[in-house]
Parts: sequence; C-alpha cells; structure tokens
Amino acid sequence: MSGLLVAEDLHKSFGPTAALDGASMSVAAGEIVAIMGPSGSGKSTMLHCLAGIIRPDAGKVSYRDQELSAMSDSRRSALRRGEFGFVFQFGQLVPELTCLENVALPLRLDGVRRKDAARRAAEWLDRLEIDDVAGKRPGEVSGGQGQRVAVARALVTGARVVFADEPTGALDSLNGERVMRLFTAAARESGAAVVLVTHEARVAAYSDREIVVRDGKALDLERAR
Ligand SMILES: Nc1ncnc2c1ncn2[C@@H]1O[C@H](COP(=O)(O)OP(=O)(O)OP(=O)(O)O)[C@@H](O)[C@H]1O
Repeated sequence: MSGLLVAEDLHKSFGPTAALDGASMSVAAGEIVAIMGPSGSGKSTMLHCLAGIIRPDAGKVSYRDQELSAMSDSRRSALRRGEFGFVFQFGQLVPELTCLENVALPLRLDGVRRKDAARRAAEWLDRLEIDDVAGKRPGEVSGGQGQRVAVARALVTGARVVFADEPTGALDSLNGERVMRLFTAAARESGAAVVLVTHEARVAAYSDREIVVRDGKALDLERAR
C-alpha cells in the first residue's frame, strides 16, 4: 500500500473487545477521507492509531514511509505538533484564552513571536469567516464558531494531516454543513489531508473517499466523483 499515511493490518483489543481486527487503509497527500461505520465498530480506534495517539497491538502505521511505532517518543510528539492537526467534537479550546490566542497558541509553543503568531492566527480566523470572534473567549461563542476556531488552530501551523473525530457531532445540520464547507475548503487551499470520523452521510459527502469500518475491518468505498 502507498500513501502519505498508511495503516496495515491493524489489530487492537481492549480487554476481550477486538476494536480493530486486521484493518488497513491509506491516505494520500491532500486527500479528504471519511471513516464511517456503526457505533462501536472501531472508527475512533482507527483514527487514534493513524494519529499515533494509541499504539496497535499488531500491524503498522507509517507516515511518509516511516513507521510511527519505530520513532522515538520525542520524534512522534514533534510530528504530532508540527505535521498533524486535531479537531475533536468539543472541549478542545483553552477557556481562559481568547479565540485569537487559541489559534495562535500552537505557533507560540513553536517559538513564533507574539506579533507574527497573532497576525497568522487572524488570517486563519478570517479564512474561516469568524474574524468577529477574535477577542471573545470560547465560552462566549456558538458551537459552530468554536469548531471553526478549532479548525483554524489545527491548520495554522501548516499541518499536513488534520484528524477530526465527529467534528460536527454537537452541531445542528446547518451549522455542521457550514463547518464542513469551510473546513474542507481551508484544508484544500493549504494542501492538508483530512481524516474524518463521522456517522453522518452528509458530512462524509465532503470527502473524496469513504472507508467503512465494520467488525474491526476497513472497507474502501471509492467515491464516484
Ligand atoms: N479505552 C477503551 N477501553 C475499553 N474499550 C474500548 C476503549 N476504546 C474503545 N473501546 C471499545 O472498542 C470498540 C470500538 O470503539 P471505537 O470507539 O473505536 O468505536 P467507534 O466506531 O468510534 O464508535 P462510536 O461511533 O460509538 O464513537 C467498542 O466496543 C468500544 O467499546
């Protein structure tokens, strides 16, 4: 299998439960892939293995032909900080910081100067059509605006892959679609691949390809475009 990010024959059990049982999939550079499947089928486990958050019991995950489990912990964290971005369902923004400061945070942690980080963060807020929330704290914005702040924060560092677990799960359908439209447009513009877990067909419709996880195995459904 080839691709930017490749999972081969993954097995992962939690006690007696086999969450992944020989699952393989790959993601090409710049591609938007949706992982779908019934509740409890192993979608989040697959995402966490791909992102190097959990280590599979067997099988391997490679990023740019380098196996994640063979990397040192510091190399893996550097990869997660520098090349991967994350968008989760909720609870991901720092409540004490403004939305602009939340987006600027990964840049500040990378040593970018305050002024430059703020300027780049403001550009991303603008791209996601939420420049008006820059000075507000996460508790003062809507769920959809908060998710767009999270998308901006995931992309601001120039991430090559953004992992998103039910990014619209807490939103109504109109706001969910708006987040997906802006998220996928921003990812395409910056050339980032997106790996997205969802159980909603209309969210998956924004992807180039769907992977269905069932009984711990992954099935690749090529989307007719
Ligand atoms: N940390 C854990 N400890 C114990 N069991 C777990 C853990 N994480 C996942 N599981 C189990 O592994 C299986 C797959 O879980 P996973 O979260 O990957 O499924 P999912 O497809 O993402 O589900 P959902 O759509 O409901 O979020 C489930 O049976 C789940 O209960």
